Amino acid sequence: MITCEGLVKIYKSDDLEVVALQGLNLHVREGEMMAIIGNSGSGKSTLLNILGGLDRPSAGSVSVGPWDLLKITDEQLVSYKRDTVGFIWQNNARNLLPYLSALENVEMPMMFSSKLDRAYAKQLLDWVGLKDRMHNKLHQLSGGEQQRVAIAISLSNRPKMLLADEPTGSVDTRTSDLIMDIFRRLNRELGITIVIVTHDLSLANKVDRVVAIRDGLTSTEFIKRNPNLDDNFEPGSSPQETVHEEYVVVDRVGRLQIPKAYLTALQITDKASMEFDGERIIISPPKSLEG
Ligand SMILES: Nc1ncnc2c1ncn2[C@@H]1O[C@H](COP(=O)(O)OP(=O)(O)OP(=O)(O)O)[C@@H](O)[C@H]1O
Repeated sequence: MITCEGLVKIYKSDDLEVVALQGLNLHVREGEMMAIIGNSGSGKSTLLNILGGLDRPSAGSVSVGPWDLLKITDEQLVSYKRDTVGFIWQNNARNLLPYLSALENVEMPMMFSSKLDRAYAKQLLDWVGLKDRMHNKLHQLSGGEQQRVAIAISLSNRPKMLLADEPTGSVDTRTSDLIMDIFRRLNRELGITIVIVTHDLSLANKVDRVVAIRDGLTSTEFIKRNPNLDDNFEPGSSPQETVHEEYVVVDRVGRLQIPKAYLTALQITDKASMEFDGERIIISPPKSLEG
């Protein structure tokens, strides 16, 4: 569904240039529910804004389904945003209208695109667990409930892909769990591809795959493995917890990122020795620095 190869985004302001993405690679399968994790400033929101058609990439390639987001015209971008993507922000509720009901808020974007469908708007609010509150004015709902209204709105155009930037950033753990459960249901039942950007590692258990971004590049991946599905798991024995296996991302030309902590521990600065023993690749400080 999503393919980014060597994606670059440079922000230019006056005489300053910030390279927010510096050749990022990412592949997301259709129907996948995954998270992008990274420290502040690593480029997560930049990536999400490009995928959502809110920002233009500088170079590289990026496509979502049939759309090439580097070559897309402004006119096509409007229909891409309307038909393909749903967007959820941390403080989405700020964009909602407090004196309209939850239902009217969901219907509003439908009216803008001349596709008002009250039955579907009600169904969406039912999906996010707000069936009994749909006629309440927005200001009568809690922050977590308002965030669920925002999720319903993001689905009003029946998107194929949902992009969520820190969707659980300003809610408590219970509401966060509830929101992640809603995402999982939407993913399973409607087959929507979901990409969540967060710095909250605890969300990792709720998605199939986590990709870590460091300095504008994908660095490592955590893939969920259910030990209960392993060949040697005996039915009847107590179920084990889901675990994530961590992999370092190797790009098409063989580059990988070595964590800063490892480099510091080994005092590797600008070069390292690399040996291949037939099974493993061993990276160590340059021989002349040892001893
Ligand atoms: N509009 C902009 N103009 C200039 N620089 C920008 C702009 N937007 C982002 N940046 C810079 O690009 C880099 C990546 O920012 P980005 O917002 O994508 O990071 P992030 O991982 O989402 O961080 P956070 O978790 O704090 O939101 C940062 O150095 C940021 O200062």
